[in-house]
Amino acid sequence: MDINNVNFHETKFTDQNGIPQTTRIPVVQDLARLKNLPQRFIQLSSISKSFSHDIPAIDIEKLGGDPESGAARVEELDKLVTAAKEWGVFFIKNHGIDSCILNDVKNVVKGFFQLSFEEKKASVGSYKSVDNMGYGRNFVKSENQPLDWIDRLTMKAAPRDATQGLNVWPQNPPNFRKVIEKYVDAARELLNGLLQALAEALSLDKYTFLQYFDEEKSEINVRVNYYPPSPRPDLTLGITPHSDASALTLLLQFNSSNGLQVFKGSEWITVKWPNEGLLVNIGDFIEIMSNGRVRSPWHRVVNQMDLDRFSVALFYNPPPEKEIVPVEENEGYKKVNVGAYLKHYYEISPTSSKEVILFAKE
Ligand SMILES: O=C(O)CCC(=O)C(=O)O
Ligand SMILES: [Fe+2]
Repeated sequence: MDINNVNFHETKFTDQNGIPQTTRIPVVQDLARLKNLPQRFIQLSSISKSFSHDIPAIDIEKLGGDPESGAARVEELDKLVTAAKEWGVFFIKNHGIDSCILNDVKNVVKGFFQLSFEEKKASVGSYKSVDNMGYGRNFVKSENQPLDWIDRLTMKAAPRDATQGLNVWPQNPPNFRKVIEKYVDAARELLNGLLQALAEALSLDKYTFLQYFDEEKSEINVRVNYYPPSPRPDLTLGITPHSDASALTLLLQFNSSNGLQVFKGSEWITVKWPNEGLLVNIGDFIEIMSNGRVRSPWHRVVNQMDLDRFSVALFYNPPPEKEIVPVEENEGYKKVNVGAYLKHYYEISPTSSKEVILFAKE
């Protein structure tokens, strides 16, 4: 394969003058077979070496309401609040999501990316207007921005009827949707518990965060990220720095453990990912709801030379029509509409610093 016969994603974006544009972005999975890195994927600054670090792991079983577990629960809540404040990300153990479900997720994701480009295109439908969804690319705003070394697939998994009339779930592997929906159901229960625990850990009423969620209308977007091996990991990024436009994000990764980095203090820290670990990432909406008591971390993904990596991110959000009212305190966040915030996020991303959240401050 050479550069002349790689496949392309057609990506629509609105340029600085508000004019709709379409650009063609090479499928990274195809480029990974080439020796040379195309110019469009070179980041402006080279990717410096970073330190790896263990990230705290929270035992979900200990957060349960068992009266016997009094002291152990208090201790775990303490760990949770420290992890949330210091890192904004934490691993979870004893989370109760069956390893069969996680294995099925891995299998359907790999199965999808093993299809040829034509099969993938034929397998996935498309969303009418939302260009951050479907099989393709995120955060494309111009012909000359550096591109991320990634192929991704994004679906709206909740509410269940969100995609009614739009055939956007992959038809292949045939059990893709069923498997992901099962995972999403289990994840929702887990995340609801964590939203309560996190509020308690911050000495807030336990429904402070959960009150905005709704079984029927809350949204869960699923983004499947595939990072093929990069010919120059020192020059490419899998995902450009960002914070997540979610309340909480649940992350599963497989094939290789390195990739995610969190900006802490003044450095990029590589997250040491334990086997089978699930990671929770605080999103912008919790930062706003908590009035800055906890913050959404600035994070990015680096590539590797000989290894590919997959991750599955579940973005858990209140219904778009909800108004979020920050708890009283002094950080100066104001009431914000979830849908308006998301629209702003996708309009201005990518940004070079954490500026989307200023939308909830102005
Ligand atoms: O692949 C990862 O570890 C992180 C992915 C991520 O940050 C995202 O999908 O928002
Ligand atoms: Fe993210």
